[in-house]
Amino acid sequence: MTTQPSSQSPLVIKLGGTLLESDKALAALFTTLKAFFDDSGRPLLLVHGGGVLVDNQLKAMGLTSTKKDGLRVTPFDQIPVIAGALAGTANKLLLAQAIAHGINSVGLCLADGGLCRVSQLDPELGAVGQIEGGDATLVSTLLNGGFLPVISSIGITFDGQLMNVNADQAATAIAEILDADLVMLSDVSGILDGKGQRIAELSEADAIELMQQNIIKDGMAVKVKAALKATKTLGKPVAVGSWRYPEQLLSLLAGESEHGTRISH
Ligand SMILES: Nc1ncnc2c1ncn2[C@@H]1O[C@H](COP(=O)(O)OP(=O)(O)O)[C@@H](O)[C@H]1O
Ligand SMILES: CC(=O)N[C@@H](CCC(=O)OP(=O)(O)O)C(=O)O
Repeated sequence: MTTQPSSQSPLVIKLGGTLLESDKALAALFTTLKAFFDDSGRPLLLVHGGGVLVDNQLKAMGLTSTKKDGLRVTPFDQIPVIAGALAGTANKLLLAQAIAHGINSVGLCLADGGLCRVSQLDPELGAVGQIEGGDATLVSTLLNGGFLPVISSIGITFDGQLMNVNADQAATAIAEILDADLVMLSDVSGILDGKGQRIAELSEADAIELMQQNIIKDGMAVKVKAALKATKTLGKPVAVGSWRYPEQLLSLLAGESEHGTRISH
């Protein structure tokens, strides 16, 4: 792990899906991340979801939850529980993995150091936030110090309201704030076409068509829309792949195209 400022652009890795439910998958992923971190010397950040942990926690409390266009409707009285699952349990499970694999990391949420400015997205969704820009100072300082920031998608508005932000939108916004490369790891091998085959390269026009045909839908449509926006701001593709196959991860992280889906505009 380097403690010198790196001349390489940072890499944001978004972690989501059912990963957080599997200690085995987490251990395999962090073994790979540690090797990548040490070998590449690249400044790395993890941005994570944990929707599955939120589902489990709400269910255990006898609460129900719905999604609208892939985003969780978040009643204001549920945000303490949701923040607990995402900024608490999910964030600290990942920090624990990082520590167990010898990676010096810092757990954050979107509000720490003013990283992301968040406002309410849509009154119908309740305490759901959208990111309107931010400040890279704290995270850049951590990266220059050789730390791995592990960032949950809980934000706080300027007047102090906790907000639930979709983690794909959080990851793309953070990549934009840092001018970083972005790899989004999910449960699937990539974005799939109407026959269930992995799409290696996805253009904006194809993405729009597949969303209109409801072949890219739900959480994947949220991911693709966020990624398309980021490809334009960043001027480089965004990769979507799986955390399931650590042996494929190194090539995905290195920007090679044999695995996952590369989204470009
Ligand atoms: N065309 C598609 N290709 C792959 N996955 C899709 C597609 N359309 C919908 N999905 C669904 O989107 C899910 C990934 O989105 P989501 O659950 O939000 O992921 P994450 O939790 O990793 O952000 C997949 O597990 C799959 O069920
Ligand atoms: C507003 C909104 O939808 N927030 C998400 C945040 C977590 C998330 O995005 O988790 P994954 O990346 O694991 O799907 C939610 O509550 O599920």
